[in-house]
Amino acid sequence: MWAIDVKNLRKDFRVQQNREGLGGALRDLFKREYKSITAVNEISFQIPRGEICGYIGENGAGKSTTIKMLTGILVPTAGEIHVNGLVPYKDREAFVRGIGVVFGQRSQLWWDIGVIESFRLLKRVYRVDEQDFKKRLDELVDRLQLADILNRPVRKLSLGQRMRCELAASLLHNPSILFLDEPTIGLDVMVKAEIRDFLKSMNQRYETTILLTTHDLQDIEALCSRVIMLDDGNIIYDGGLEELKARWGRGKEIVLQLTRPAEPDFLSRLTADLNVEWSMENDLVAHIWVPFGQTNVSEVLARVVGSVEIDDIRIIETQTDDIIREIYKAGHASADCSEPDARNDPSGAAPAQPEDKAAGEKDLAAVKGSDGS
Ligand SMILES: Nc1ncnc2c1ncn2[C@@H]1O[C@H](COP(=O)(O)OP(=O)(O)OP(=O)(O)O)[C@@H](O)[C@H]1O
Repeated sequence: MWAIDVKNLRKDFRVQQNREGLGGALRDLFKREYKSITAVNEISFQIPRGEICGYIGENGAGKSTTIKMLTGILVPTAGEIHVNGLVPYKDREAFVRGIGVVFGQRSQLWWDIGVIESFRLLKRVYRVDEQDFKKRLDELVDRLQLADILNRPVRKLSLGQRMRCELAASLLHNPSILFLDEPTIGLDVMVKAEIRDFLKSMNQRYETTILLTTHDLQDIEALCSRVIMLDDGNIIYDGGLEELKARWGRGKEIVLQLTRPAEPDFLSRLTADLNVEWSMENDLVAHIWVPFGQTNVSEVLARVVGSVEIDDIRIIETQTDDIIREIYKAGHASADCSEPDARNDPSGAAPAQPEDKAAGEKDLAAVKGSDGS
């Protein structure tokens, strides 16, 4: 049984349309006009138990709407959802006992009472017995370092402290699935790192399945082996993070700090039979662009080292952020794109450099065309 099983899930919202100008406003008063927007458009995916899956997309892509349907807050317009084998909006009581939810922008704790009191109320909501509660609480207090803040009211906590308490609250009843909607939003780097470590350890220890929406790609890098990418209500990528990088990272750049100036022609002759491109930043700094999948960095270095005196070498890889930004822009990324050469410029011209945004877009457009979408 899948932890999360979604088939052809769709959510339409009916939104009021405002007509222009004063006349329009008056007409709106007497006869409202509505239009339907599709926030989630017939998506399907399955998540096995114990997986941490990143659910990403630009603002308005449909992430929160999906999470709300998966947690039973919204009823789908069409399609099927099973979470822990249950239909979220139907089997409410049994369902909520098996899931934990954290919305980074909203609190599930009572604002004016001590944190521990909120925990006790949640214990009754989820009907956790005293012994289990105590054991679980002790572990969460220890791992999230809550001992000093347990008696403080939530309104007096810092955002980082509150988020640690939210996580504890969502896990008190030992759910097997955790939904996290922007859990690290607004937190400083240290707290983000602590929360990522904590989530990782919970996943390893209890095989907790985690579905995580975030705009922070470092959350994804640190936690997720799989990403589902949404654009305008449609899934545009579902696959491994490494696969995404390998397929879409366009290559690596080697930066050489030379001891003495060297002639550009001499340098490019060293790698004449390799598909790389040289450029000079100045007399003493040379860049070599090594496109992905055709030449490897060690081959290039073997040609250069020994023929040129080098003070320093740096290797720059395309960042996941850059890759994902490019895919959002193109609105498409096929995980099983069958044409391995699709990343190359079909004209056979030099491959795009990472800084060369216009060329990058052209590259992605070529892939878009090549699999018939
Ligand atoms: N209750 C609602 N009524 C009408 N439209 C809605 C409602 N909730 C969401 N939408 C619309 O559905 C679309 C998807 O919104 P959703 O909040 O799911 O996006 P998101 O990917 O979570 O965005 P963000 O990253 O900004 O949170 C948007 O166009 C949004 O305006």
